[in-house]
Amino acid sequence: MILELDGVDVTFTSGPPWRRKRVHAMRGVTLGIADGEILGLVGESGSGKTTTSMVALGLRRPDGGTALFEGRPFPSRRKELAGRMQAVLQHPQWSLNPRMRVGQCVAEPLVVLGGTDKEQVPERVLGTLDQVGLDASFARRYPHELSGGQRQRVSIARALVTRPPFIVFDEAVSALDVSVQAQILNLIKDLREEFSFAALFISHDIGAVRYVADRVAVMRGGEVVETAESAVFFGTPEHEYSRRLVEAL
Ligand SMILES: Nc1ncnc2c1ncn2[C@@H]1O[C@H](COP(=O)(O)OP(=O)(O)OP(=O)(O)O)[C@@H](O)[C@H]1O
Repeated sequence: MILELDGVDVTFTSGPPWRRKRVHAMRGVTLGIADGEILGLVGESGSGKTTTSMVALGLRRPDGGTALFEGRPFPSRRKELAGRMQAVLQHPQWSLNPRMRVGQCVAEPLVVLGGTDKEQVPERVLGTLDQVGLDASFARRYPHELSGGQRQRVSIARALVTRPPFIVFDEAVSALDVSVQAQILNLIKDLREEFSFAALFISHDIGAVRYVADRVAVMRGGEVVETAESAVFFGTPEHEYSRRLVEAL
């Protein structure tokens, strides 16, 4: 297992001090992702998907339960995870520095990680751009000079460049046009074949999840209400709520 969440609770408090509100964003969430597996996580807005991704990335410590990455608790210094996990977010501009050329954006995680010969970095960057369907000329361009789909390809290249065994895709295709969504989903599938990374693929779009995920987990009100192999889930979902999701598809 690359990621194991066991009974994870996360609680947020919000509102002014005289009207504090506690929100249980995750309640007893138990999920596992095997090496090379894509787990799709679906659920309506506010069901706890993004909080789950934060825990999976080690950006938020559970208030209860345990979270293990590669069989070990998350290190207190996230830097120790450098190169081992990456995230692709809904809006590529969240992870792409507008003042950096595409080549630098993609090179950055590799440089931070260290261990790659300086002379080899450009070759690795161009190779990774090629793997996401962008030719070498893109390396010199700035993120704002690209289309939404191209920008998302750059984010994927940046996520992939250190060859991480685990990638979180959080609503990675949600902001794209439908035709571009299909291209990016195909790209994710192809890259997984090639590099066999494991992934947590979060989307409120159950059609997208059906297309890429090996297994599906459904969240509702901070809880996982069903987990099943995709083939089983999309054939005969067990939970009433899941059934409604699949019927809506
Ligand atoms: N930093 C925070 N402070 C207070 N409450 C929060 C915080 N982050 C999330 N929440 C609350 O936790 C619950 C779960 O939120 P989360 O963002 O994980 O859901 P989600 O399924 O990702 O929703 P969406 O698809 O809209 O992003 C929501 O009720 C949300 O309002």
